Amino acid sequence: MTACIVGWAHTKFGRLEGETLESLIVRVAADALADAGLSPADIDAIYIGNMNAGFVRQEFPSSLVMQGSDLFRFKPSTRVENACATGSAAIHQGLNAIAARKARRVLAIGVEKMTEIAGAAVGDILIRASYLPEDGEVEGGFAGVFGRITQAYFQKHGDQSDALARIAAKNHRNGAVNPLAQMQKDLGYDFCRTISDKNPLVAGPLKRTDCSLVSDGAAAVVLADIDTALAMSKAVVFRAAEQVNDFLPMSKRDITLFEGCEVAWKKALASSGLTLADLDLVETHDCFTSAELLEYEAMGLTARGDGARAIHEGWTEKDGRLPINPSGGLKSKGHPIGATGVSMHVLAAQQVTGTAGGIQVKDAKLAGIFNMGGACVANYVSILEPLR
Ligand SMILES: CC(=O)CC(=O)SCCNC(=O)CCNC(=O)[C@H](O)C(C)(C)COP(=O)(O)OP(=O)(O)OC[C@H]1O[C@@H](n2cnc3c(N)ncnc32)[C@H](O)[C@@H]1OP(=O)(O)O
Repeated sequence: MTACIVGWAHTKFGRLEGETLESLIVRVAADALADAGLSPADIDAIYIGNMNAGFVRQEFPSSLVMQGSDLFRFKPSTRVENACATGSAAIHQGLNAIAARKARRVLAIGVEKMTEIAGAAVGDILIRASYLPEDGEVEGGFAGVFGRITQAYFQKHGDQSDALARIAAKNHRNGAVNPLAQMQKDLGYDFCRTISDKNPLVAGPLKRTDCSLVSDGAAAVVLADIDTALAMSKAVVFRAAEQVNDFLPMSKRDITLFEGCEVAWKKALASSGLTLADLDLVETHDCFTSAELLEYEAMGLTARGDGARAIHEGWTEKDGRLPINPSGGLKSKGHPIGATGVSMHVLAAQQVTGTAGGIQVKDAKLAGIFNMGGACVANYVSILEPLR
């Protein structure tokens, strides 16, 4: 790959009262540029990942960045959308612009403001944006879709509720020490395993603790070509950046296989000349705990049907053989749709530069990222390492 991340910024995720899309965009843009030691004038192109589709009444965010600095005026700025992989889509557009030599320095921002409307309305928007009615009516927003996927997996491989509770407990434990996380609370395995007033069933076998959060937040990265990056104080290089899209209707595929995820990982590992065992950590798309479980299998960590082994034997814990979601993941860090993919890249960049604070994985040098849109429809894998 020919591009690097040379600066980054990340707001805290959560219910951010008083913040708007504009204020979030302006803040992370300024912070990421300051982190890179650059001015808005140095930026050749801007990509803003924002799903929106009705969360707030602002569906044209591409030029909001100019509210922060007149120096952005007359720069090309484009909104990018690819469901829950919108953030990675923005980064990939930046990488493509650099690869095509249309830009040397790109600002890629991910942003979402979801908490202004009621939870049920959020679910309706997510379903409208990334699910086909021909797959049948589904109750409960995207949790309903993943409830169905989880049931299909349980029918094939037995009830894995215990593994799901352990994944939830792991990610909440990790998120408890992440100052950027929405829910900094170690909920514990017993709470996550038990159906209760505080942890009711949401859809199929999925309890509340199996679901990611509804969140506001933003993150940004400054991307640069290698020559530019070599002169900068810090640089994290893309060893791989792959995108794979699959059929939208789930009825056209075996949804328990997450084949788009599998192919994206295979392409990323092949293009980087690495194996999964070379990686020090992975930030993966745990929109639901069952998604993380299926991703263990699709990325090749375990055989098909054996994903539970990875969590039961502690492989994916922060001190395990492949720490997965040391940030707390979407589960406890939060999932402001458009910001999620960018957030994953920021946290992975922090890990490989040894600047991840309390969530730091010891001696991390190679980090993998998997960000997906829809039910494994848009699949993005990146692999990051320090440039030097
Ligand atoms: C679409 C794509 O392209 C692919 C994807 O990524 S799909 C994923 C998209 N995102 C989603 O679908 C969001 C899923 N999550 C939700 O809809 C909601 O969090 C939920 C339905 C699971 C819970 O919402 P709710 O029942 O309205 O809970 P709410 O009333 O807000 O909060 C009640 C309590 O539960 C907690 N809580 C809420 N959501 C929680 C969650 N996901 N996990 C753990 N605790 C949660 C709250 O902190 C609160 O705790 P206190 O009582 O201690 O204050």
